Amino acid sequence: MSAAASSKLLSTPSLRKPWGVSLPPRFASFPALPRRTRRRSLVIVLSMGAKPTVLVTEKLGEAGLELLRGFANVDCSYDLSHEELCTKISLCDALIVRSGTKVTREVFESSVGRLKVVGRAGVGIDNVDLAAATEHGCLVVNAPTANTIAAAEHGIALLTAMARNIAQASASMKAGEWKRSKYVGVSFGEKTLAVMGFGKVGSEVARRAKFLGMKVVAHDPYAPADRARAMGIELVTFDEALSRADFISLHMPLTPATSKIMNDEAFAKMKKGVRIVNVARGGVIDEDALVRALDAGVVKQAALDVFTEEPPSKDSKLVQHESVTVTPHLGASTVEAQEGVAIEIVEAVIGGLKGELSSTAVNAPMVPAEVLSELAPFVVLSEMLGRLAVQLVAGGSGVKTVKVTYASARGPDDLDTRLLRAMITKGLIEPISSMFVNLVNADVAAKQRGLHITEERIILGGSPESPLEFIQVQIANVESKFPSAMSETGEIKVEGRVKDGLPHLTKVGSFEVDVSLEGSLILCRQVDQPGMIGRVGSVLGEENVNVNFMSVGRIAPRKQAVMAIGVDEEPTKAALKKIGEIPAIEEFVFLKLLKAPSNLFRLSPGKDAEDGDGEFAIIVEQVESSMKSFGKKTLEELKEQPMKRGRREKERERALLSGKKNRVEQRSESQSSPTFYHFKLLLQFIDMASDSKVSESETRNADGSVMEKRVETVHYQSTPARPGQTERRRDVEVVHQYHPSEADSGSGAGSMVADAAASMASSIRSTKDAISGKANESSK
Ligand SMILES: NC(=O)C1=CN([C@@H]2O[C@H](COP(=O)(O)OP(=O)(O)OC[C@H]3O[C@@H](n4cnc5c(N)ncnc54)[C@H](O)[C@@H]3O)[C@@H](O)[C@H]2O)C=CC1
Ligand SMILES: O=C(O)C(=O)COP(=O)(O)O
Repeated sequence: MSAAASSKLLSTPSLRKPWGVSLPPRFASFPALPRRTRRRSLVIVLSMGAKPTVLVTEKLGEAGLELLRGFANVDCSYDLSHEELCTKISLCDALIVRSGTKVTREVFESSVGRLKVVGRAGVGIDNVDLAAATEHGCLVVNAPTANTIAAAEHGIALLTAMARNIAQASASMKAGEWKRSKYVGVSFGEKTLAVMGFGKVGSEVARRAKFLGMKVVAHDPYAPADRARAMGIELVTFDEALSRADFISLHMPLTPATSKIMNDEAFAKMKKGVRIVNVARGGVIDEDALVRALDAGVVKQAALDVFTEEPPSKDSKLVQHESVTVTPHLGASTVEAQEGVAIEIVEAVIGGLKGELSSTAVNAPMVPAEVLSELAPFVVLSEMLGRLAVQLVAGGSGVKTVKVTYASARGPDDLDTRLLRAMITKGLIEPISSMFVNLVNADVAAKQRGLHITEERIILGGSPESPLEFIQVQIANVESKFPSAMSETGEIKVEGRVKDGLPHLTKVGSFEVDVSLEGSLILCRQVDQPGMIGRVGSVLGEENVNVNFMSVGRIAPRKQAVMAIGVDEEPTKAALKKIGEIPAIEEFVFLKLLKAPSNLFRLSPGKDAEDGDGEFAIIVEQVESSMKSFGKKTLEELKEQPMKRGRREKERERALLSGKKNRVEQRSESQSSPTFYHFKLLLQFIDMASDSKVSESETRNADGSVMEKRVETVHYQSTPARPGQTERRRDVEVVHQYHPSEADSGSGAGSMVADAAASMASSIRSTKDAISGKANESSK
């Protein structure tokens, strides 16, 4: 197996850039979040060996296409009909469009869940049905900045061309005429320009118009007055802008509120002889009303780059009007802007496919990298709590009223709960439905299922080192399979905290417990008495089920107690029955958490689109260069290399060991230079890969067909934060899991289950061999 091919399978959330945190490029494939490396699980997510497919339906700059080809199979199919687009889309993971492609609800429906990202290579997203995208969990990103200058320059070009009749005079001269008096223009000096929409393009137009000697006013209900003031531009009302302007330039987006905002009524408020430029969207003008205003002389001239229908009909009165200058939507069409837009959109689409949160996401919250990095363990905790809570409901489907409480010592504005709420929603919905929930569609998914989630903040005293102290999820108006999970007030209640970087369940009903949320969980209620741990433990031991954590929460000695047992493997039904039959156990429940905690931003249920190429190469390169720089011949020698630690590393290590880290340290860690710390992570990875074992298992339906297939790696992880210490841990993770709903979704995923699982198992094995082989080779 080639290095490149094997590398695709090394796509672990912890080994690539999780949460969009930026690492130095050399370490792009190393963990950004190994703060608590001890017991941190490494999850390998299958990429099914395939590159994602990206459909590009309109001309895109070559530099962007080149970048895209390095990551995906790129299908450039221009001039597709709507039907052709709907047919093709079911084979595509992402779609890149400009303004000419209508991405309608039908397109999302036709994609049958495969389309994960729509990239709009430009600003206006009025051609994308955002509501449909959101409902389908499809991320929409745009390229909001790269064509600003081009659009502003085109606005100014139209303004000046219009004022001096350039287009008309040029056409006349080419027709053999020489008419100097017919094309007398107007000057800008002392004239007032009203910029409608004082955003990126509008303000650049305003800046340029001032240099032309114009007085500039602007109307924008949402623009900050101080920004306008700083530019010496007066912000005025809509009516005032219309009544004062000699020239009007339109720069607002097309939305239901701005549709046909320039209508008969608006034209009636304008000065007679006003001149209008539109490089925004045709739809902001009522085009019939404009023709009337032109014919009546209210509007003296218009210069239009955009039209309600594009292209407009050949006999459009507006296009043919002698006083109108037209261009075919050329605002963004400069060489520079198109290269910039292409790169901007391709980067956003690749990020989206990798599951990173893009800063240009249109239908998902933008969360700064350092906030994401800090919230990451709470994001996992949130999903786990949602999963636990819903599995405690008897029947499961009647969940309607959920209350989430976030307790924090930080100020109320210092916590973005959208991510956490989305993950709790995911945890609540996914175990009991075939829906796939992500950050994009979480709120919509909750609404569709009639799930009402309320959020409450508790502000605690004390030091706000951590963003959150605990998260509590309560489900009201339901019964529980495990009645002890009910609070005094009659809701199912689970509470969790992050300890040592890992999610812990700390309360069930009114019982305090403390169990790390890894693997799965058995909750038992019994009368507190000696020997209970041993009895349950031995049933599990006989079944070869590894207990990873255990805690007992009791009201008082020898009274009621709840025992929480974390298990790596799922016990058989017989083992669970045996536990239930232990006389002192009064109630118990088995809760499945095994599905690897998902990357919230992963946009697809079953697979992660991955860069892949390069991760393996980077690891090998790191091994090679480290050997060289330390003058070592073998991997073993390299591992023994005593590391000199600087003050920063020592501090970081201390923080790691004490489990304490402040935000500044966490931030600096994610941006830190290649040091001792990274090197140790590299060694840790090699250890993990070379010790890992792979096992496959499957669950079958009654008819013998595969219902669920899993591949698990068991690996040993040393503790790089404690040099010289040999303690090793065993971690088990399900690395891939199919749900029956996917298998019979008809999308072809089901038929790939067996192949995918087998290919991953063999790839992990060969990757392991390849790493040690390559490292040893390089030492020769
Ligand atoms: N002709 C072309 O090739 C291009 C056209 N455009 C169009 O220009 C528009 C503006 O682009 P940017 O400046 O980059 O966007 P932007 O988002 O930076 O600015 C739009 C501004 O319009 C304001 N606005 C919203 N509703 C308004 C209303 N009712 N009245 C007045 N202002 C309102 C917003 O507050 C915002 O400040 C885009 O939406 C797009 O449709 C953009 C680039 C190229
Ligand atoms: O960015 C915008 O909003 C534009 O209107 C540019 O459109 P285009 O990409 O040139 O079709």
